Amino acid sequence: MEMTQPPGQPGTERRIGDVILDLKNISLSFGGVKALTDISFDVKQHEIRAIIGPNGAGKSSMLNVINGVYRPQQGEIVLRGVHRTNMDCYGAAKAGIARTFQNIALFKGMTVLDNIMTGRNLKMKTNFLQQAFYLGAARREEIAHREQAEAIIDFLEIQAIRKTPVGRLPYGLQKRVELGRALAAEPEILLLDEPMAGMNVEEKQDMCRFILDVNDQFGTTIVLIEHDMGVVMDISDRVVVLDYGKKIGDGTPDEVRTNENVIKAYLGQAHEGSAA
Ligand SMILES: Nc1ncnc2c1ncn2[C@@H]1O[C@H](COP(=O)(O)OP(=O)(O)OP(=O)(O)O)[C@@H](O)[C@H]1O
Repeated sequence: MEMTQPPGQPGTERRIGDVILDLKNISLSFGGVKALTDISFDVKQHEIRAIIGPNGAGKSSMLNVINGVYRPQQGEIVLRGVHRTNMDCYGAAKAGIARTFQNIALFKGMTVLDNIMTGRNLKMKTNFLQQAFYLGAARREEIAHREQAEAIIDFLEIQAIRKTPVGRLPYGLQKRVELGRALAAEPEILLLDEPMAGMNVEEKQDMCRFILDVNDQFGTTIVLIEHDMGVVMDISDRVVVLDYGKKIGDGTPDEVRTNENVIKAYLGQAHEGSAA
C-alpha cells in the first residue's frame, strides 16, 4: 500500500481541522423545480461528510454546485475562505476538488492504467508539441505520471487488471477504477456520488475500506452521497440530510439518527422498507 507520491498530503495525520468548504444559503432551481432551497452546511478539513436524503432530495445537485457543474441562483460557496457565487469545473479541479459520478464516467475502451492517467491531466506541465514529439521534458513527465498512476493502482489493489479495458470489468471494479482516476488528481477534497451503488456486500466493504484509507492516510476531505444507511452511519463524521431540496438535519450520525424530522422523512421510510 505504499505509494511513491500519494494523493493529497502524504502522511497527514487524521485530525479534523477547520472549515475548508462552506456552503451558504444555496438555492438552485430548474425552471419551476426547486432542487435546493436555502441550503447551508460546512465541511471541515480531513472529515468524511455525508449527504443523505430520499430520491430527488437534491444531493447530486449539491455536489454539482460544489464542483461547478450547476450555478446556484442564490448563495455563496466559500472555499478556503475565498467567497464565490458559483464555481466553474476547471476552477474547482484546479482548487483540488475531484469527484466521481453516480453513473460511471470512464473511457470503457481504454485500459485501467490509461483511465487513471486521464485523472492526471491537470498535473501535466509540458505542452502539446512536447508531448506529441515525446521530447525530453515530456518523456520525463510521462514517466513520473505513470509511476504515480501505478502507485494508485497498487493502493487500490487492482494490479491484476491494470491493462484490462475498463468496459470488460465487473461493475464493482469499475467503481474502484473511477475512484482511482479521481485520486490521480491528488485532490484535497473528494466528492463521491453514491460510490457503493449497485455493489454486493463484499464490494461495499472493499470500497468502505478504500474510502477510509484515503481519508486516513492522505488526509483527503471526503463529501459523499450514499443511500446505504449502514455505510453512512459507520464511516461519516457528520451527516447533512436533505429532503425536497431543504435541509432537515445536520450533525453526527447519532444526532441525525435521533432527529425527529429525519426519522419522519427518511429513516422512517427505511423502517417501512421503502428506502435503502
Ligand atoms: N439538470 C436538471 N434539469 C432539471 N431538473 C433537474 C436537473 N437536475 C436535477 N433536477 C431536479 O432537481 C431535483 C433534485 O435532483 P437531484 O438529482 O439533485 O436529487 P438526488 O437527491 O441526487 O436524487 P437521487 O437520490 O435520485 O439521485 C429533482 O427534482 C430533479 O428532477
